Amino acid sequence: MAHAIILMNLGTPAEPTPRAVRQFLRDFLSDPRVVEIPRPVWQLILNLFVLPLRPARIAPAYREIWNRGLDGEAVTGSPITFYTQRQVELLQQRLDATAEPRFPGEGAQESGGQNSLVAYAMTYGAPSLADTVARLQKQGASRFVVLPLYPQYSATTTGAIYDQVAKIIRASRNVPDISVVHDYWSHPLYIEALANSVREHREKYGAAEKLLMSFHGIPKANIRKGDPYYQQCCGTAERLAAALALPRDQWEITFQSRFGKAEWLQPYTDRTLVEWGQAGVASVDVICPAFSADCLETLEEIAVENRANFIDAGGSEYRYIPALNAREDHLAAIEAIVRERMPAGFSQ
Ligand SMILES: C=CC1=C(C)c2cc3[nH]c(cc4nc(cc5[nH]c(cc1n2)c(C)c5CCC(=O)O)C(CCC(=O)O)=C4C)c(C)c3C=C
Ligand SMILES: [Fe+2]
Ligand SMILES: [Fe+2]
Repeated sequence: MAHAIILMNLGTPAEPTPRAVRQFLRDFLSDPRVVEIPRPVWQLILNLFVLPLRPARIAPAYREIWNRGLDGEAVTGSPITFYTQRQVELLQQRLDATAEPRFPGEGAQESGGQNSLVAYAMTYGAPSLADTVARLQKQGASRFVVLPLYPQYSATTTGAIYDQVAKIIRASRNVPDISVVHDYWSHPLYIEALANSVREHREKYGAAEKLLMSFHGIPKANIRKGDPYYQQCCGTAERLAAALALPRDQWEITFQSRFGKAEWLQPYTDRTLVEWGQAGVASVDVICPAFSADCLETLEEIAVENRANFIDAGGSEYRYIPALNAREDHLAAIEAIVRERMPAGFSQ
């Protein structure tokens, strides 16, 4: 066993309770990569306002999505963890299927051949990257590919993962061989998987008047300071529209999940949907290309809250296109991205 692949996502509370949400938010929102307000000021705001108030407000939303998938799909626990675990299982199967057996006629598993180990870790909450790397090392892994499941790089997400890798490296005498995927927004198989998901959705339900591509937002100031996220989101949207041959007036890019008082990337998803409903747009399909797994921000904020924004403003048909989750074409993209990081001639 030599190579290990670690799929990473943001994380989620251990339970949909205010206590567990508080614990998760403390970990997440204390990271200086996520909130760049000077530490003493932010610690005061976090401890006086955010952590005492937000968990009670957000826990019911987590309860709504817990154990629930779209279209009656059997999901257990928090959807982001459920789908990440499915991605691990399916990637493991794909890599095992092509692992080279040690002796002719033997499967890689039976022969103890050089097949890769796939695991996942969460930036916040459990399992942590440090624990996952230590566990895989005990199992014999010496080379690691870390794939942050964020197609578009942002310092707030992928940057935070690089920090955690750096911390592991600093604490090691024999530094592990770790490769981190920076971004994959322009990978043709990722764009193809997104386009397939839109096409299949349209075959099932018909095409809406507009396709709204809603990305998780970040503060606008981060872009001015050099974060390439906005550019990569726009690039993703343009490539997806081109793959679908959509005329420019049939799609729009927006940003969701605003947090705090600062200005975030615009146009905002919620405002756009209200404006469209008021302007007489009757039907909308919404896709969230920055989310590789369905989670609170898609299943609640997009599929429930923003549906209400659009319908209450006068719209009539609103359909959310699920994240790529455990789709075969998504796993094909993930496999290709990971393989590009595995040295040629190295048996997995
Ligand atoms: C405080 C600022 C935040 C930044 C910057 C931010 C960037 C960012 N986040 C994601 C992906 C996800 N975020 C999720 C939840 C979530 N995000 C924030 C705040 C920021 N995100 C909060 C406070 C929360 C928790 C919920 C809430 O209290 O509103 C999730 C879902 C996790 C789950 O449990 O389902 C994801 C995924 C990206 C991609 C991103 C920047 C590009
Ligand atoms: Fe977020
Ligand atoms: Fe949200």
